[in-house]
Amino acid sequence: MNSDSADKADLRVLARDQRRAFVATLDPLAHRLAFKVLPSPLARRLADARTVALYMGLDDEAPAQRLAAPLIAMGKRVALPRVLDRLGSMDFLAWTPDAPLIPGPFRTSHPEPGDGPVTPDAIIAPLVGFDRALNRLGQGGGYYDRAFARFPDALRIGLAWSAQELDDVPADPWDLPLDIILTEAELIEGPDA
Ligand SMILES: Nc1nc2c(c(=O)[nH]1)N(C=O)[C@@H](CNc1ccc(C(=O)N[C@@H](CCC(=O)O)C(=O)O)cc1)CN2
Ligand SMILES: Nc1ncnc2c1ncn2[C@@H]1O[C@H](COP(=O)(O)OP(=O)(O)OP(=O)(O)O)[C@@H](O)[C@H]1O
Repeated sequence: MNSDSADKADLRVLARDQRRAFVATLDPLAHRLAFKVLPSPLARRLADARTVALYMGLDDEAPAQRLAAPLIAMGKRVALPRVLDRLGSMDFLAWTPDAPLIPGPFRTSHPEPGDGPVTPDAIIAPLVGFDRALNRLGQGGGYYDRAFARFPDALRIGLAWSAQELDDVPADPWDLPLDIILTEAELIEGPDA
């Protein structure tokens, strides 16, 4: 346990509450249209990416799977994470929206292994909370921290509802900040954009 892990646990409760309240009161049409289009500044940042990892949104998470269609239309290969164990390991498998998904741990689902794991050039990550400095608060399993460490050249993109913003997310030594955060309302980019 790290010194601020209690802070992180409290912040997860807060951010999940804010997310639940926001999604519950969101206009159904606004929900249906959110995250279906790739904003052009983000499309530009993805120009050189061949493989982009998405995730299947669970519950109130921002539905990243909706970006599969615009990404494929741009000629990208889309991938989804496969949880390999309950200790924090995952890899990425290529996927198209018409391909079946296999149930995995933690209610996740992943594609059939096909030709095996792929290397993502950009990772679109789920998050519980974020701050303006592009710090990411995840579920606490360290899955994405490890994936970011394993693929250090991959562009790190967080997807969230705007209500998941927190004043300050404490960063542990292993936490790598995001490069970009996309919400239903705005695109937040780091200093070296
Ligand atoms: N949609 C989605 N896919 C994802 C993640 C995610 O956050 N969202 N992950 C991000 O890392 C990885 C899977 N890790 C996860 C870790 C914990 C829980 C979760 O719901 N944990 C519950 C306890 C579940 C249990 O112990 O059985 C919890 O924290 O309340 C979900 C996914 C990879 N795939
Ligand atoms: N690169 C890494 N290698 C090994 N362990 C790591 C690495 N990064 C993080 N961890 C471990 O993962 C655990 C969870 O970290 P943290 O609370 O930051 O998770 P998170 O980013 O919120 O979760 P997730 O990425 O699953 O959504 C920590 O106990 C940490 O020791």
